[in-house]
Amino acid sequence: MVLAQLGGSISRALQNMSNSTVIDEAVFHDCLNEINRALLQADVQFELIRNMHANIKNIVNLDGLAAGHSKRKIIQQAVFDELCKMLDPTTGIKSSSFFFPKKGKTSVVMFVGLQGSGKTTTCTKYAHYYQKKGLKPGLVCADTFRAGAFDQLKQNATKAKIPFYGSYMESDPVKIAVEGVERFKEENCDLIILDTSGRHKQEAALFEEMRQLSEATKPDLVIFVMDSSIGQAAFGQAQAFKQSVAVGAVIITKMDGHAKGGGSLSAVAATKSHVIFLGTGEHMDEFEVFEVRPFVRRLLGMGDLSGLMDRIHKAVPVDQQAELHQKLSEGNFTLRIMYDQFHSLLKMGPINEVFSMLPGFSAELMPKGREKESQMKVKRYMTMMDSMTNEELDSSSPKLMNESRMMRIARGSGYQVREVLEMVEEYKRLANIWKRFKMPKGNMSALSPQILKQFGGIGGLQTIMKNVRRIC
Ligand SMILES: Nc1nc2c(ncn2[C@@H]2O[C@H](COP(=O)(O)OP(=O)(O)OP(=O)(O)O)[C@@H](O)[C@H]2O)c(=O)[nH]1
Repeated sequence: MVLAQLGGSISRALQNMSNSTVIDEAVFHDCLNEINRALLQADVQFELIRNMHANIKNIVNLDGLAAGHSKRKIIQQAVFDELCKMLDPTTGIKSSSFFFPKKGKTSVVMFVGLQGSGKTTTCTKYAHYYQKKGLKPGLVCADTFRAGAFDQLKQNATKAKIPFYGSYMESDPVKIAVEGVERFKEENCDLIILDTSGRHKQEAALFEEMRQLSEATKPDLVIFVMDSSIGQAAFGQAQAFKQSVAVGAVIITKMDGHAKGGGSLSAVAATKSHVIFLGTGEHMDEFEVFEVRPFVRRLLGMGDLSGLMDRIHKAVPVDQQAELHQKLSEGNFTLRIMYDQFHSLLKMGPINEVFSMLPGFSAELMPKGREKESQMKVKRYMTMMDSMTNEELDSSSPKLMNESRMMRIARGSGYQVREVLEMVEEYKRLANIWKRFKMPKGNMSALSPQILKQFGGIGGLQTIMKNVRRIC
């Protein structure tokens, strides 16, 4: 993920401060300077960094702190809050005042942005997201500027089974937009999405066209789509769009890329609007709801346990959770449990994203480009386990896995004996770890404080995950 390096640098700065025996003005000053440098390197606008620095200094008054106050915690909290504020200029405004499409009420949402920012792709992702929530969307292509935009949107819409409106012949985007909105209103669509041409801030005529489109269709929401790799130029561009149309929300795309990303995230301040989604790939489902606090927690390696729990609950069926818990409470970590765990892990989504939700892990620790390799390894182990007998899968005695059994598994799965041996060694290592952490009986509200304590707190959990990470 972009920004992983930024998150890593900020958490290191905070960690270095925490490691000092005394936190005085000099240590605090060094920590803030380190954070400033990290933000600058990530392309965050200088003025925003200066404001953030001043705000943190105002909040943290080391001299005025009574004895007993934890200076570390106060500084960490101030950095966290200011990062959230920087990434969400609407912090403090009630979310109930934001626009959300609703079922049974027709809304028009217009997408604007620079050429190639990912508008067309994002329109379909947005429509698909709400379609899954039970709304009836309709897509209108009001991009008459780029040849191919019509076909691209039509193709995406057809794939997602979303009604589509556009024209090869008509060159007036305002006419197409008005007709499309009318058509979908007649068809009782809940969410009418307008895709517009990409434009650059220097293109006055295209900006005028965008204003006319907005006036003619009166959208309930204008979404500004921004490419995360745009860097420092993002601020000026975002400002130009905000001055021309009433931008109400932002979607940042290509967060899966290698760009620094700080420029686009901080440019959100120029729109005075909040980020609602992140695009994390070219495919329809590579689209995440953006929530600033969990995002910053993940960025700083503080974890996002609620997000992780959501994924676990989605991936492991509720009826299987109780059985798994029962087995773990008896200290029986079998190969079948390992198989089921791998199966759930693969269903949870990209491994690096799952790790970034764990406290102490930042996306930086799972380097980009290794996820596929990790996933392949897990799949390889699962294929080998598919060639095992029930007796082998359900035994918690590693001694059962003798040479002749391993040779049979290798033949059956098409892998080498040494690869089967590697998988069995991995199992033994995991079984040893799990033996140390017998789960309490009763309700399996995973990672409750009680369970966390059994893991040896956050530190213990990190050790386990580090070991799991070695497999991945
Ligand atoms: N990796 C990645 N690629 C994306 C993402 N969103 C869009 N793209 C790709 O970015 C390229 C441009 O996307 P489009 O949707 O055509 O962009 P556009 O803003 O509609 O382009 P114009 O119509 O020319 O303004 C395409 O190749 C998309 O597949 C994303 O989140 N991640």
